[in-house]
Amino acid sequence: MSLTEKVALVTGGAQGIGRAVVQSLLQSSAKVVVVDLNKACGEQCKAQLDAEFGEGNCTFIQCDVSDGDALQDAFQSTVDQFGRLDIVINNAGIANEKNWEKTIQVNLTSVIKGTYLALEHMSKEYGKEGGTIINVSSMAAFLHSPHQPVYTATKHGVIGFTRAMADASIQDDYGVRINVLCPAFVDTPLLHSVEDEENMGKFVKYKDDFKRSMTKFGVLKPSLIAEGMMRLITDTSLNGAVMKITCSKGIHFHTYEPMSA
Ligand SMILES: NC(=O)C1=CN([C@@H]2O[C@H](COP(=O)(O)OP(=O)(O)OC[C@H]3O[C@@H](n4cnc5c(N)ncnc54)[C@H](O)[C@@H]3O)[C@@H](O)[C@H]2O)C=CC1
Ligand SMILES: CCCCCC(=O)/C=C/C=C\C/C=C\C/C=C\CCCC(=O)O
Repeated sequence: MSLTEKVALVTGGAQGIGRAVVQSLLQSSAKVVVVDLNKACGEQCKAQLDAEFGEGNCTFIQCDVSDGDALQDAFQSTVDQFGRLDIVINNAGIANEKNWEKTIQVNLTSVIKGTYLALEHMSKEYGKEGGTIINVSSMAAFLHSPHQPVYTATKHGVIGFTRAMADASIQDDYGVRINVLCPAFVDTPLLHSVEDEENMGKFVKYKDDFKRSMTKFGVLKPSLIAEGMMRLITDTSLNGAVMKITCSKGIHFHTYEPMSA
């Protein structure tokens, strides 16, 4: 499906899962704004994407998503440059159990803020044309472990918030589909942070258990996560869906009892 004329904003798009999603969006002819904290990585990413897809299709904005004003400016710059916004991927995330307040800010508060900003620029409530939002959670929300309690809490929160907002979108006719994606382990730099006491704090003692878990369940490629993401973006029947991606079952959906959490 072509996304020609569509404009996407991807947080944490400079590397890992976000980077793979940006690549897929550009392959589908969307314009993409990469919002990321890491300036060097973001500039390198943009240079590579310009070389592959031509200049003018991709922009990099350095921004800490946990800085609400900076995130608001990034959304405004996107619309100023490309004239519209259609797709928002709230993907930026960290796994820092030592600075757990920061983990809540980046993984949950910024996803909420990013969703509200997306609605300001896309919802019919604000006189806009509609669009789609995908918030990135994790299989950690379903299979909690003692290795990352606050990370797990944020990923539970992302699912609850997204499902509630998806219902609100239907009830108040925002014209915006809001879905959530939950990958199992993916081969990105984030996985290596499990080795580091600066990230994991006292939970670093579980690093070998964590690695055994990766061996047991397998590690996915970022390209498969991008494939799932493109399905959430293009399948207009999906709203409030919770997509899971695992090695054993591939891309599939979590099902809930009616009215259940
Ligand atoms: N890698 C994995 O095994 C899994 C990752 N996830 C989730 O997928 C998302 C992406 O993770 P990965 O690509 O694996 O991580 P990554 O560490 O490879 O990439 C994350 C990107 O987010 C950026 N970022 C971090 N903090 C930021 C901030 N405050 N403001 C703006 N940008 C920021 C980083 O600079 C980086 O470019 C995260 O939400 C993560 O929790 C979910 C399940 C599994
Ligand atoms: C440094 C921490 C990085 C955390 C990244 C993350 O979110 C990983 C979470 C992955 C899953 C949670 C733990 C184990 C379960 C993994 C897969 C289960 C798949 C079950 C199956 O059907 O095969």
